[in-house]
Amino acid sequence: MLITNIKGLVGLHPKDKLVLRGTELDHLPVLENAWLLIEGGLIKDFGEMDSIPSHISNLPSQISAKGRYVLPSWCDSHTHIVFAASREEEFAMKIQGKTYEEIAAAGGGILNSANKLQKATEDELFESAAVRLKQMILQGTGAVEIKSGYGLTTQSEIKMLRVIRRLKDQFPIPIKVTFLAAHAFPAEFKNDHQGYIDLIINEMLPVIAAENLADYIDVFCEKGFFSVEETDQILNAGAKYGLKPKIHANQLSVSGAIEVAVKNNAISVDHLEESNEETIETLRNAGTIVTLLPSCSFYLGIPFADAKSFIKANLPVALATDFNPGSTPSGNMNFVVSLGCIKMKMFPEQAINAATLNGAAAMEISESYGSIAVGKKANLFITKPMPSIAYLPYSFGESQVDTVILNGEIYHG
Ligand SMILES: N=CN[C@@H](CCC(=O)O)C(=O)O
Ligand SMILES: [Zn+2]
Repeated sequence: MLITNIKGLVGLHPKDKLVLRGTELDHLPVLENAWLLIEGGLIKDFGEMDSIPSHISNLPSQISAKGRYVLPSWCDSHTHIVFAASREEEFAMKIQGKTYEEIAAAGGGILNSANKLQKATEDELFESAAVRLKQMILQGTGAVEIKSGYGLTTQSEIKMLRVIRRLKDQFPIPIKVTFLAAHAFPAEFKNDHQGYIDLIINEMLPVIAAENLADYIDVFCEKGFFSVEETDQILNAGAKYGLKPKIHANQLSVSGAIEVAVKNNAISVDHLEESNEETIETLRNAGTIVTLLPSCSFYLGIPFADAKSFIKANLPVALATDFNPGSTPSGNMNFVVSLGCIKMKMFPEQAINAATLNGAAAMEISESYGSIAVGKKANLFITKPMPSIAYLPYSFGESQVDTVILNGEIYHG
């Protein structure tokens, strides 16, 4: 496949650039008036139209992208897209002013989703998650991480992970899997935290390892959920099976989650709506990626993470959706990128880098995804005609994604 007359070929980072820290995020390399050649699902070559070699310009299978940009697919490194039912009954409670914690305490929240998921079949869960994933791909997402965490029993956590495995087998994009049984304490363990942690460690983890069902381990380390000590215990146990941590940290309070995550060599710390100087100091010399989820802040009405301070401190910032039925019922990365700019004051270049190469880095796939470089996977999208690249986040709420290409082939859904 040859794409010609591209107004701007975006995200041309060198192939060995695997993550962007601090001011590196400011630079989004773009080649104007370009062509791009794809072969065998990989990016084969690119260049300027003015100097396109004749043996390439004569190739039969061509798409003209006149007036349009080509970007690497969004890499959404934090989602919970396997769930049994939406939770719009909590929507009115939110509008009345109830907080996330109050809704959870009233029987809503994660336990509400767990109740519903426990009753759903694997097929039902697969069907509904597949519809969500297809929609996300059509909005430009070309790599995704998916968490368990609405099972909260051995049987249902494994059921969720098997659903994710089926998605992995049937969709043409890379999917990373995160085990999140430590999402909330089931009601029957409300006063026996260690009992549930023992279940995770002694019963769930061995099955997950034996069936190779997960890449990462996650804990919702937060007041009212899992304490720092409980998190440490679970991460240690996960490490014995080779599961690296990706942590829900500092969503509702500064909790010590960052410190325990860094201590356990977390790949990423996610959320950070609440942070302080210490948070930044702890992260400064760690390799941990800071994954921010602005559509969660938007939906819950909680503070937006301080992206600018993280970037100023030379940290690698990624953007992801957090698609889930409770705090973020949306998997639209275009909206995330807009919010990154509008609410977190990231420049379009920073937000696009954070949603592509750094998202890929937060899933440890940035050697093959997240930028346009010879030899990388041809997962990308062609925009509608746009006056500039900044128009993409500027025109919030409207998808500029026109044609999705995965492994070098047009994806129709
Ligand atoms: N905070 C924990 N987990 C999800 C919300 C889960 C839910 O409310 O169902 C999040 O990332 O926001
Ligand atoms: Zn989440």
